[in-house]
Amino acid sequence: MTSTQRLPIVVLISGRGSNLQAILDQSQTGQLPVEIRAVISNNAQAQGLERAHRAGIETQVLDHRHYPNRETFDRALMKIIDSYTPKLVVLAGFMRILTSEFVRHYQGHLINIHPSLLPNFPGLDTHRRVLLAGMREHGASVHFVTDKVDGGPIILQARIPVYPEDTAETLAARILREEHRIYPKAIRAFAEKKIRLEGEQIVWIKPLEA
Ligand SMILES: Nc1nc2c(c(=O)[nH]1)N[C@@H](CN(C=O)c1ccc(C(=O)N[C@@H](CCC(=O)O)C(=O)O)cc1)CN2
Ligand SMILES: NCC(=O)N[C@@H]1O[C@H](COP(=O)([O-])[O-])[C@@H](O)[C@H]1O
Repeated sequence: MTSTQRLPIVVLISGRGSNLQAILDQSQTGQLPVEIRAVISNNAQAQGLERAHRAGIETQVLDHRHYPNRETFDRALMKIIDSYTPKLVVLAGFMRILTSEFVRHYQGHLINIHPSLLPNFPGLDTHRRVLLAGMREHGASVHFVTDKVDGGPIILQARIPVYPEDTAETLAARILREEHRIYPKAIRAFAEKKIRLEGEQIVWIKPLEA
């Protein structure tokens, strides 16, 4: 597969980077037609940075604590991202809420994976909240990023049962496996132009099975 056929992407992380690893792995085997131009983290200690280094991918660290406010951090982040001219920005465990200016700049080319069956359980600490709510099922969602945090149009979801013996840790482990399956699938759909965002609506060129 030539580089001209691969979708140029930048991946934003904050921590472990297991979703980054899933994308990396499928990119390296050719299953996922993307070219990861850079991995950018707001956390210098993010384990995902080591994953990128091992794969020979350029990394950048931009610590949000070094900026007076969210707006100046996001503008600095946009400047770095745009230097790589990606066609898609992939949030993979990126733990900062992004400003309207950032979202507008990348609207339709900015996606996220969230560990719940959106629109239920937006925000943080979803596994524990799902257990506390006594839910019988849980899941993960890939969505376009909009101003409404975790409220953007949903691209793909995966569902798992919640067992009586489940803990937040066992749920997190099973959800991560599903994330690693659906995130590359959703990115591939975007790369192959099977989906696009029009306003707040997702236009499917061909339905995707989860
Ligand atoms: N404008 C948007 N920004 C972000 C979205 C989005 O849909 N719209 N998705 C999130 C990802 N996310 C959950 O999937 C999420 C990440 C972080 C937070 C949050 O409350 N962050 C705090 C800091 C938390 C920390 O540093 O540990 C904050 O930014 O103040 C909520 C949801 C990514 N951004
Ligand atoms: N609200 C954002 C959020 O909670 N994202 C979640 O953080 C984890 C990152 O794991 P990873 O760094 O190993 O990909 C993933 O479970 C992802 O869904």
